[in-house]
Amino acid sequence: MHITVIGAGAWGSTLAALAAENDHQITLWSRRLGTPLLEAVSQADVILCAISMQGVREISAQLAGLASDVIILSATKGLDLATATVDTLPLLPSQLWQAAFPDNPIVVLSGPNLATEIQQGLPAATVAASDNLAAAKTMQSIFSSHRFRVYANPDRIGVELCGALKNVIAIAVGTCDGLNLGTNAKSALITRGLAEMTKLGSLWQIEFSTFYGLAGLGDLMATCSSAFSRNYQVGYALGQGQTIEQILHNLQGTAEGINTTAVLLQLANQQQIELPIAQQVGQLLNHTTTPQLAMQTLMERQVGIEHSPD
Ligand SMILES: NC(=O)C1=CN([C@@H]2O[C@H](COP(=O)(O)OP(=O)(O)OC[C@H]3O[C@@H](n4cnc5c(N)ncnc54)[C@H](OP(=O)(O)O)[C@@H]3O)[C@@H](O)[C@H]2O)C=CC1
Ligand SMILES: O=C(CO)COP(=O)(O)O
Repeated sequence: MHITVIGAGAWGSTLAALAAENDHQITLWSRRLGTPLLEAVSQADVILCAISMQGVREISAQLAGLASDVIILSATKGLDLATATVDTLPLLPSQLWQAAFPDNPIVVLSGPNLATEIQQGLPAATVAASDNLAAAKTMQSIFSSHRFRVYANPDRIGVELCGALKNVIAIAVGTCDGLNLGTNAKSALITRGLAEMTKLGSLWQIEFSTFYGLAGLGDLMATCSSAFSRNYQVGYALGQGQTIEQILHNLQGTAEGINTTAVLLQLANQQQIELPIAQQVGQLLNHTTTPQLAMQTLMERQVGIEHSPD
């Protein structure tokens, strides 16, 4: 098949290499390369978008006239700030694609997939999620190999939401590690982070099982435990006392959790819900707390019942 990969960053290049290993034809497009976007997609059977969240709306609007059988595969992990209004939930990247191309099959690729490890040839598994199961299975066959195992899943929105939310928790966990607070604290934060993710998921009416799958718990574990994760790196450096400006100056690549935190704070405000971890991460990023105080605030919240919805 002919696959046009939009975005030649860490993830786009890695996915392009996986498909090329399976003998698919690849066109890699990046805004830096100068090829017109419409020319790059003219032969595509599949358009794989692996750019940062901030570019998805603009790029999807630039594409036009796609045949309705072209499969759009979204690999971005984020939420759209512009669409978080009082009455609507923020849109996910695949929903921006669906709005631009209502007749095309849309698939989301998400899972514990640190690009650096996959580039090193290490094994990984992921999820191709779509309400169009045939399209998800096509993605399975394009990307699966002895070192990359792709599961199909019908819960596109749930899988995609997990990928966006875990980045915020990874910033918090990185901060905890940067402060050297130990394994017990880290485990508690990951577990309560998963609870916060599922609480948010109820707004989208996401099945619990998705949160305990590869795109949920799996990706949360990967992102919260690897120094390759940019979101973890941001948190770790905050915990070590750096400012967000210093961190972003040195960071290689995109840490989507920063933007996603801003979306979640807006959502918490609109929906009048408490998101203890995201709110502390937001304050850290906005310079209104310190790492030590953020962790202390989480520890000193009123004690409650473990599986209560609050
Ligand atoms: N790296 C990883 O391990 C994984 C990343 N992801 C997700 O994939 C997405 C991309 O991440 P990653 O590749 O690592 O990030 P990088 O920072 O390495 O690359 C980002 C890419 O997005 C492009 N881009 C950013 N803004 C725009 C825009 N407005 N218009 C067009 N292109 C734009 C960049 O283009 P340019 O180079 O011109 O700036 C670049 O190609 C993120 O949502 C991330 O969460 C998902 C799974 C794994
Ligand atoms: O999504 C990822 C791993 O699955 C990559 O995480 P980072 O964006 O934090 O590097």
